Amino acid sequence: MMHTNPGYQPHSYQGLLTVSKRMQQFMAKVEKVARTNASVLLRGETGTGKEMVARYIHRCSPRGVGAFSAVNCAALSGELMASELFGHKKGAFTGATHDRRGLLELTNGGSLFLDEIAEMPLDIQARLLRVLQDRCFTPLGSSQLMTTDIRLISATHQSLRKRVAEGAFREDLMYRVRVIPMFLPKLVERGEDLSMLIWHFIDRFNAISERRIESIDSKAWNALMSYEWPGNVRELSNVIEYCHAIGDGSVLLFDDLNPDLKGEGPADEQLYFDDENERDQILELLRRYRGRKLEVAQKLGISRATLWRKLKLYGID
Ligand SMILES: Nc1ncnc2c1ncn2[C@@H]1O[C@H](COP(=O)(O)OP(=O)(O)OP(=O)(O)O)[C@@H](O)[C@H]1O
Repeated sequence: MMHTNPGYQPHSYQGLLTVSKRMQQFMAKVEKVARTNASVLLRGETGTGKEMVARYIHRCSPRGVGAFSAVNCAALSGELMASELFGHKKGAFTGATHDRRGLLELTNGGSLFLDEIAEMPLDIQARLLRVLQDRCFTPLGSSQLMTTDIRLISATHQSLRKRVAEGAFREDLMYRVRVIPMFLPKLVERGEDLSMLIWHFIDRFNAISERRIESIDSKAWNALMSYEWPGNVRELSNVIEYCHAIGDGSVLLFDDLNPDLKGEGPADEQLYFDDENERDQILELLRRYRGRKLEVAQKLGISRATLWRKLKLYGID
């Protein structure tokens, strides 16, 4: 049996598509919360759309005309993150050759999105707490007290309470950032969203390539339907892009699917790390861990900051 596009008419929340009741209820709550000024903490697995929701909250809020800035706390070293958020004076640290305005200043009147907030270093947590309590901060290397009015939207895939118990997250900050906690359901918990998004991404890749997929054979369909989707919507988009590129003709076949979907994921072979294939190894691990840099760094036995530098070095986005 072949599966064809039943012609879904999804709701679109500025590009966040869904046909699921549960998601529509979630988004109704999001719209309500957006009208307030409260700090929101978005919980959800990687690729569930936390950043999209954060942008949507901003756009629907009274601050929607103001700036929206996003910082990934897992991707920056402590010093870079501090300088990104608070700004710095020329000479504040080695490499600070110019004054730089921080996002707290640039986002004044807007919303600041802190992704992977559970990974924020403790010293920056202390500074952020002050911003949330007193609305003021001092740029690195400066003695000038600045004020700012930002709305905080944060996201995490791990429990902040657990991070507090581990001594890695300040309890006082936890209460400030998760005034309104919101849990984004996993892709597999969104009913027909999986099928709808499969066709959505097929249409998208049909539109930009020579190949036009019009149907999916039942073996491939069953594999798509029974997979867990740990990387959620991002992984789905990648998988469809992969099969679109790898196969031919108007039918998506089981053979076109990538190894994860076919249940033949790569063996956990011993890793060795040398300069020549370093870039390829990093790319492969990013794919295997679905972009979770912390796990990639752990696998390679290097720090997150080192991994970040290597990504920059090799031009990996
Ligand atoms: N419901 C949706 N409809 C269409 N595209 C979506 C939807 N949800 C997510 N996406 C797409 O999937 C990708 C991942 O979304 P996003 O970056 O918002 O996820 P995230 O939860 O913030 O991920 P991470 O935790 O890894 O940072 C993006 O390219 C986004 O456009």
